[in-house]
This record gives sequence, structure tokens and C-alpha cells, in this order.
Amino acid sequence: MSNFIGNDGEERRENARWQRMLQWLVDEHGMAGDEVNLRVVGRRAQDTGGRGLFALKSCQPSTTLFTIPAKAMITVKTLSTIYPSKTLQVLNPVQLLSMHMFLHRPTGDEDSGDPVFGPYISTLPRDFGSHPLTWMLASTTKHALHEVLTSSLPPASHAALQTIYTRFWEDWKAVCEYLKASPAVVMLSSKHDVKQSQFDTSSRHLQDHFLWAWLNLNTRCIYYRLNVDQSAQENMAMCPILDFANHASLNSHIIPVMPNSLFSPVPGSRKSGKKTATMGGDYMFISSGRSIQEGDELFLQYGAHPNRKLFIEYGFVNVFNEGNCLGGDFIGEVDLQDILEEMFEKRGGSVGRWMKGVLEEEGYWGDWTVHSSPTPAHPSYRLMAALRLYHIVPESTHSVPRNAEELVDAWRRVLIGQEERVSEANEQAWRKSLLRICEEIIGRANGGMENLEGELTTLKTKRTPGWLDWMAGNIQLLWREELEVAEAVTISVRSGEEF
Ligand SMILES: C[S@@+](CC[C@H](N)C(=O)[O-])C[C@H]1O[C@@H](n2cnc3c(N)ncnc32)[C@H](O)[C@@H]1O
Repeated sequence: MSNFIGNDGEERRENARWQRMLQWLVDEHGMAGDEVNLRVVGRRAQDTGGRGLFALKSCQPSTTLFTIPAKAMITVKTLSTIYPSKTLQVLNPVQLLSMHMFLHRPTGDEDSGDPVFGPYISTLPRDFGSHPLTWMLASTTKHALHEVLTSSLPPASHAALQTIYTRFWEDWKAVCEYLKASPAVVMLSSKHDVKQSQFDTSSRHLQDHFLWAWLNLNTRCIYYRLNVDQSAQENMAMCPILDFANHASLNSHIIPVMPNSLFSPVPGSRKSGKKTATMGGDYMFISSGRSIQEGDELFLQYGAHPNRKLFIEYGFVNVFNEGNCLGGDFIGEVDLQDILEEMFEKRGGSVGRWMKGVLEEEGYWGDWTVHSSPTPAHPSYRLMAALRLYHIVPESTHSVPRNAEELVDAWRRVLIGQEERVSEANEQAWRKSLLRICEEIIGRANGGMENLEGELTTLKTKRTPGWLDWMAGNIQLLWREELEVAEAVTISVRSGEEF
């Protein structure tokens, strides 16, 4: 979904859908919708993405903003009353929730025909044309614009896009197979075209419906505890009203209050004292520790995600002004997976493989980053560990040394804090490597920004979507972040900072 502001007619339709959803929440689910219990409104946001959530009245810190009844949320629990129990064994929670929205995607400007969640599903964004995953799927059909955009991404963002593309396909295949084998479930769909389908995964039309559903889930679901196991996959909900809240990186105005987690005894196990948890329940959202003024946009912090994750998963980035990353005022991060992998690959065969094996064994393979903040700009501990190992033998060494175990032990002693460094020479060598890596990042970031600018000039001779400038600006910012973080780390290394 883009933050390209739609026309007045669109805005009127969106407001009407919001009103119908409120009516449904109050009439069918008993939500308290008076001005004391519902203190927010969803409407167009000028500065952030599409629509946002705004305060209807000023309020004190820690005021209840709204409470969503448990049965008004789309969850594994509420869907379990609609689908055969077998469904929950075949599909994982992401697949199940996406499938439900897929079966009831609104057609054009119409409302969703879902008899259970229709008024809520009708408020979901209709268009995800600006989302990178849409570009990735479309670029397989050689759409010039989409190809240009996906190939203009910094390597780590491109790799992250590949990963969500794979996730999407796995989920799509699972849902397609399940529906092919479950005609009775297909008949629950409120969509004529879906009911007539053969469920071929390569159908562009069906893929488009599923992409819409999957992206809605991916960009809008919230953690909601349904399982005693805090990390269980089913702990998620599509939650009306809350899902209008846009992200802010520093302050969350909205605090989710986990529903009652009452622990009750497992039947027949009183003596053993074994307990089970009754999870779920109405979901309350309160304001944070500062007061809110009427008309303020209320933000939610989606998580402390780096920009590449926000971009690939949610389709936007945290904006910063030129120089903010360099100066440490913005928390910038660069992922160096591709550069480091290449470095280890280029070490003569057996040495590279040996080092990779050691890093994997010790849990230090991958997730190598540099950061602009907190200052001084610095490499992550994992990156320092990998670079120290890289330089445990001179770069000219092409075979695994006889005293390999001894060398790795010296490296391990640094890892566990027994020693500060492997050796002075090792310390000098990895710092020098880091400077070389930063130089490479700076070079390719400058190239990436220039290249995108050139491509856009060519593209703009054709008809382009309204979100293009905004998303191109976001990609430029991803590159600028890489550039400034690398510059800042270079300054730190040159000035002899200890990390
Ligand atoms: C949970 S929804 C928020 C409501 C959404 N803006 C809407 O119109 O329905 C998440 C989506 O909103 C947009 N978004 C959220 N926070 C944003 C921000 N700070 N800047 C730009 N877009 C944002 C992104 O498109 C994201 O995928």
C-alpha cells in the first residue's frame, strides 16, 4: 500500500467503511463505542502511509483508547469455528488467516461478502502496487518498472526480498493444495471467481488475490497471545481499529495491554498442580505515558526494525535527514552478508571452508552488521568475531595450517572474554579489512544512487504510478543509510576507537 493520497471519492468510501466497521463492532460484538471508550478515529494521514489513527479528544497518559472484543479479531481461534478442524492441522496460522481473507477479498470498490468479518475486511487497503513483494512477483513477467525497482535495491534488501518471496510462495502453495483438496471449504468463499477456480498455483489472477491477503496479514497483524507458549505461531491477530496505526521508530503512543492470561488447572490434574492458561480475551489499548492532544496522529512502534526490514516487510522506511546517520543521530545499520561471504569464498578453497565451518560451529556465521548509533559508529560483535577469524592466518595462506586447533583456541579465548585480542597483528589486520569493506560499501552506494536516478529519468518518459517518486525516494534512503554508516565507521576506525 502506498502513501500516495487517493482522490476525494476514495476518501469518502474509506470513511463510510470505517463507520460501517464501527457499527458492526458495536452492534454485533458489543464493543463500547461511546466517546469515553473509543477515543480514536481512522482517517487519511498526510505525512505517513495512507490512513492513520488519530485522537478524537485530548487525553491524559495511560487512558484507555479502545478495546476490541475477542471475537471481532481474525485469529486462529475465531477461524476455528468456521473451518473444519483438519484445516488447523494442515495450514499454519499465517496460511489460515491469509486463506480466510483470500476467500473474501472485496471486489473493486464493493464491500467484502464475508458473513463473519465482512465489515472489517472491507476497511483493509485495496492496493499493494507500491509494495516490493508486488514488484518481485510482477518482475517475473518482465514488467520494466518493477524490474528496475527490484534490481535497484542494496544487496541486503534484495536478499531480504528474496526471502519473503520464498515465504509467500510456500504459503501460496500450501493454501492452493489445501483448497484443491477441500471443495467444501472453497464453497465458503463469497467470491464467484474463487468458487469457479481450479487452484493452479501459476494462475496470476489467484496469485493476485492471495498476495493481497498475505500482504494485509504481513503488514497489519499484531501479537496476540492465544497459546501458553509465548513464541507459538498462533499468537497473532488481525485486529480492527488498531491496524490503522502507523509506525513511529521512537515513541509508541499506543500500548497493547495483553488480555487476561488466567491460569486455570488442567481438568483432573488438581493434585499434580498442573495448570493450563486460558488465553485470548478482549484486547485493550491504552495511551502511553504522555498526554495526547485532540487531532494528534497516534503511532505504534512496530518493533526496533532496521530500515531494510521495514522496507521489505511493510513497504516504507524511517526517514532521516542527510547527515543524520553520519552524525549518529539516526540508528543506521548495514548488513554485510554478501561482502563477507565473498571474502570467505575467495580465501583459497580449503581455508575458506575451514573458517566457514568454525564460524558455523560457534554460531557466528552471518548476521554481520555495522551501525551508526550508539556512537561511535561501530561493527557488531559478530562482525568483529568473523573478521578476527578471517585474519587468524595471513591472507596469503592457502591451506589449513597444522596448528589450526591452537589458532582457533586463541580466537575462542577472545570470544569468551578471556583475552582482549588474538594478537596485535590480528587486531591491525581486521581493522584494515573493515576500512576496505567500508570503502566498498561507499562505492556501491554512490553507484546505486546514481544508477537509480538515471533509470528513473528514463522511466518517467512513460506513464508511471503515483507512488513511484515516494518509493524511489525510499530506495535512495536505503542507499544513503549504507553510505553514511560506512563513512561513520571509517571515521571511527581511523580515529582509533576501540569497539
Ligand atoms: C498497520 S498498517 C497502518 C495503516 C495504513 N497506513 C493504512 O492506510 O491502512 C501498516 C502500513 O502502513 C504504512 N505505514 C505505517 N507506518 C508508516 C510510516 N511511518 N511511514 C510510511 N508508511 C507507513 C505502510 O504501508 C505499512 O505497511
